[in-house]
Amino acid sequence: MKAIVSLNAGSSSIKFALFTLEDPAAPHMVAGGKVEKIGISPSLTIRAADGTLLHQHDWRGGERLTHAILLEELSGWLLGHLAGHELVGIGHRIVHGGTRFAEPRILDQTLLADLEALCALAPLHQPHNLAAVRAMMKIHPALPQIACFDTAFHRQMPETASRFALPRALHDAGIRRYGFHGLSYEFIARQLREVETNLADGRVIAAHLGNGASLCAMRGGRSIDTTMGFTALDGLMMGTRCGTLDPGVVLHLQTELGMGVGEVEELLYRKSGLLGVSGISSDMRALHDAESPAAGEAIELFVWRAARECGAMAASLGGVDGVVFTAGIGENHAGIRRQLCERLEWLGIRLDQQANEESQQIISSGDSAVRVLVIPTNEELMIALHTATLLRRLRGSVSPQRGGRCI
Ligand SMILES: Nc1ncnc2c1ncn2[C@@H]1O[C@H](COP(=O)(O)OP(=O)(O)O)[C@@H](O)[C@H]1O
Ligand SMILES: CC(=O)OP(=O)(O)O
Ligand SMILES: [Mg+2]
Repeated sequence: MKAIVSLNAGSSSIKFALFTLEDPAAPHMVAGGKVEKIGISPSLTIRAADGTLLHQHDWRGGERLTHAILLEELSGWLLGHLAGHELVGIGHRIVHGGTRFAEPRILDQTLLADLEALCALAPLHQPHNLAAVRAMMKIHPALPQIACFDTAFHRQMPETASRFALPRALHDAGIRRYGFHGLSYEFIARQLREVETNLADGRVIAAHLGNGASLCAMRGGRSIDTTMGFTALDGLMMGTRCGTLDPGVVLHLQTELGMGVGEVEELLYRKSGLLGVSGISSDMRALHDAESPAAGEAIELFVWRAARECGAMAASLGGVDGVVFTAGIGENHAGIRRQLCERLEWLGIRLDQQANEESQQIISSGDSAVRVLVIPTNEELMIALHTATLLRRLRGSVSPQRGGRCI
């Protein structure tokens, strides 16, 4: 049986899934898993599609283990467990596509070099994304690898939403809002078509609340605004990222406090957010369990900032018909959802408390003016769908980069 693998290197996690292609247009997941808490205490869990635990490993004292080392562990397991399947392609989440790349593309050395140039715009992601591609190219030099861009879903955003109030020449040079978590939002839009047809055509705020966090204002399943910008640093407060910040602070850090570019990058990307404010952890579960008042303050700021940005998305949409929670915090943390929805009661949101505690699919009450849903995201499936589609398009044709049949 032909099979493809999806790889999704996030800031604190590497997620992956193995799909078979009985129907080439509908990848079927057979196993998947994730290494999470990278940089804190990494742990690997792999499950079959029915939830059966296949493999589990915790790295004690593993806070220094890099994405690259963990990826090696993971791919070792994966390649050893293909169970007779013929691997015909690997799809990768590539966080930044810049102005030039939106459609899924076959990766080769030229594309890798172009994407390498965007590493400075996504330092927590792009280097790991590209390292995963290189690692796989080493093991499987002839296997097609496909780049699926996190920025692609926001490509259709109205010009006004993508423009910063900077001189025109800078916009033309690519300094604009790109938006991220696009594979996740694309999946949410697709799921809404299946589970809530009315909402799929309506005005929806999708809240991807994970270690990286953002909001997307969707109308009719398309992005019309989003909180992340030129980089994945903008918008909401995150695990280690500050989110939207007065740019004057950056100037002050450099001119008055004498910080270099590298130090400022380290501060804003890796030492701020939940970690910086709490002084304890970037992980919401750890803060939830911590007794310290600083942990409580960090959580309160996270919720307040998210509510404030929801107001901005509501204004962009001209009203809200639905809110969808997704990603690690959005899918699992009933307390954060409740606190955020309480702050959004002015929009007409009413929660069904029990449904929320149980993380049911619909968590709004019958009298709520806004439908509130929890939809577990599946970036790996979107990657698999894009990969399978591109491989089908290429089937039978000679791949210019590899000089052989793709599948
Ligand atoms: N069961 C849970 N309850 C509360 N928070 C959770 C739970 N599971 C994951 N999280 C939180 O989700 C965040 C990680 O989200 P995730 O979407 O997996 O991250 P990434 O952005 O790396 O893909 C962490 O802050 C983690 O604490
Ligand atoms: C773009 C981004 O922040 O991704 P992640 O949530 O995987 O860190
Ligand atoms: Mg993520």
